[in-house]
Amino acid sequence: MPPDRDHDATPPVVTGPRHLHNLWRLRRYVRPYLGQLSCLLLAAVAATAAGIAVPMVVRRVVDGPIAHHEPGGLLRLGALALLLGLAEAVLIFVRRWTQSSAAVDLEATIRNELYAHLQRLPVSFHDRWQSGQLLSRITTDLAVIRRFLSFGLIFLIVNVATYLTVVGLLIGLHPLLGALVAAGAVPLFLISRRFRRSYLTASRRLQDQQGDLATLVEESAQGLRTVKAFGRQDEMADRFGAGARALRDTAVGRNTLLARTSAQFDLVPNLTLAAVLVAGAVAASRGELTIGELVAFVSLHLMLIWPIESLGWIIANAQEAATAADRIHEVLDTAPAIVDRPHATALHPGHVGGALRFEGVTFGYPGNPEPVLRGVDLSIRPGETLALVGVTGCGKSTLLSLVPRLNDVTGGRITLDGRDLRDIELASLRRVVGVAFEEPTLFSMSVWENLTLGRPDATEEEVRAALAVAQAEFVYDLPWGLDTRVGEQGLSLSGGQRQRVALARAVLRRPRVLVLDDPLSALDVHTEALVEAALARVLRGTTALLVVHRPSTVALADRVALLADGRIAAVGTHSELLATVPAYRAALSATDATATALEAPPARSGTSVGGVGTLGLVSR
Ligand SMILES: Nc1ncnc2c1ncn2[C@@H]1O[C@H](COP(=O)(O)OP(=O)(O)OP(=O)(O)O)[C@@H](O)[C@H]1O
Repeated sequence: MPPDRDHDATPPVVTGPRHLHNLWRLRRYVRPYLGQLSCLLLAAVAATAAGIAVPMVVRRVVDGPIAHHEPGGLLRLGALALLLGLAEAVLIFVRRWTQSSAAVDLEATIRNELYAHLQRLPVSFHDRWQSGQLLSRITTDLAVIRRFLSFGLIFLIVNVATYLTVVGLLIGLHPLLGALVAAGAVPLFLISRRFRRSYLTASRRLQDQQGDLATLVEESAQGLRTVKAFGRQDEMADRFGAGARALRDTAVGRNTLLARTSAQFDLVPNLTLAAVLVAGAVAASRGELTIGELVAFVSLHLMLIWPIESLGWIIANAQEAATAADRIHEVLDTAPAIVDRPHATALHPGHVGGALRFEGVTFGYPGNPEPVLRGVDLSIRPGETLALVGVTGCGKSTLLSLVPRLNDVTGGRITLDGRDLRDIELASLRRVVGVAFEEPTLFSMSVWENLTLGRPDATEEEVRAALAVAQAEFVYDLPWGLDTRVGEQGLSLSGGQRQRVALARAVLRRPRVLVLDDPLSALDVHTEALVEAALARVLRGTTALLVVHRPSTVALADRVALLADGRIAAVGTHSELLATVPAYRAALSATDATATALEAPPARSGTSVGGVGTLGLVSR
């Protein structure tokens, strides 16, 4: 549970215009909504203009009908003020209505693209990144960006336009007093500059800590059984408490910063208002301003208070959005490492012979100086079943992962019917390679959906046959049969049941090449024998590469390869290697039980199930 793994992947906080670069890059998502956004901006600006016009009407009312006692003029101007008020209300409605649909659509578009990109990224990326960090990016960060595009950015533009218009009108009414109000921009600029820097650091920390906490919750939910079994609830609660406290402290610090700065922002227009009231009264008494102009001046000045007060919130929102854009681009900028080569062509399942060849294959995990595989040479004939044996951690699963290109070789090559796997279109390669892992992943969907993941068009008969091969007919006895929803990660099933469903899923694809990573390890010996017998019958002619630990299973393969020190140390039949390669014996006889099993023929080897003995795989 390394809490800081993600931080290795995140660059340090950048301030200044470069920091806004990633936010600016999001403009390509905004483009389709430019019409809507322009309409929304126009409505916002027009509503503000209508609001600004009201004090100017008031000025005319005071200096005209009121000063000259003309009730007729009062009615006309009153009606105009009413119209302006109505127009403002309608425009605000249009703005809100447009902004909600555009922003939500835009958020959905970015979210879909981010998700699709995550799917394209290689397994090694997901090994490195905490899932909570990805989760917080795809949920919280995108919501922050939506808020900015629909509120922050619009108000930033509207408020700046309001500020400039009002200050221009104030200067027009009384240049000196107007200049006094305009001078308030200097402290505002200084306060906002300082605020931007400190808020940025706090908001990045907060967003990262949210990701860390999400990871912690996800890990403890997934590992709940282990946590409970080891009685570590208190320790986990302490870890969560520490993370939550750190998050709270950062949030409080960030909010205090915002509150302090907002108070400073508030102070500026209120101080200038006090100065304007005093100086305005003096100017009016000297006849430099009419009463109507003074009323208009003060009313207009009051209109500046909200744009200035909201400045703190808008800057905060922009900083959070910029941070969110950074975090999102950290993912989007990661290029999918496993992609089609420029001239890759598709495989047609009907034309695949199934000759699989490893030629001088080397592989090392990113960031690991020592390669796991150091020149693997291995050839599997079409339709042959080859078992891979080796001590734990020697790289068997790693080697298997190279066949469906979950990882790519770092040296050498793997060929299928003589074609480098990298010259085959990835999607078509994965259609002909069936995979079942030792730790099967089932999704929180129905059994049927899990089974047909790779074959959505499978018929009921095909599903039934695949379930029979994997001895997984138990699914028909689940409360709702194949419609039963398995819990998250399939945890409502036993380990052996999950393995069998995953095997049925792999078989259902009718793969030309089958890669099985010890997929029967959780089965009892009897069920394993039944599965192997059925597998042998159904998959005759399929090239199979199996990682196996049980000697009984090894004996069923056509040939066996011993993986040691990152190379294939020996290849041959089980009995040949047993007789001539001590390392093979050692790899298999890790336990006394294994040794016993080796000496005596496996009890079930003579078992004939449905007319097909477990030796069916050998005899092919
Ligand atoms: N995602 C990964 N990132 C970095 N190193 C890894 C990763 N997966 C495996 N390794 C390392 O690669 C080596 C080979 O692991 P692998 O899982 O292939 O072994 P294995 O032979 O299948 O083991 P076992 O029999 O226990 O399943 C190990 O040293 C392991 O620590």
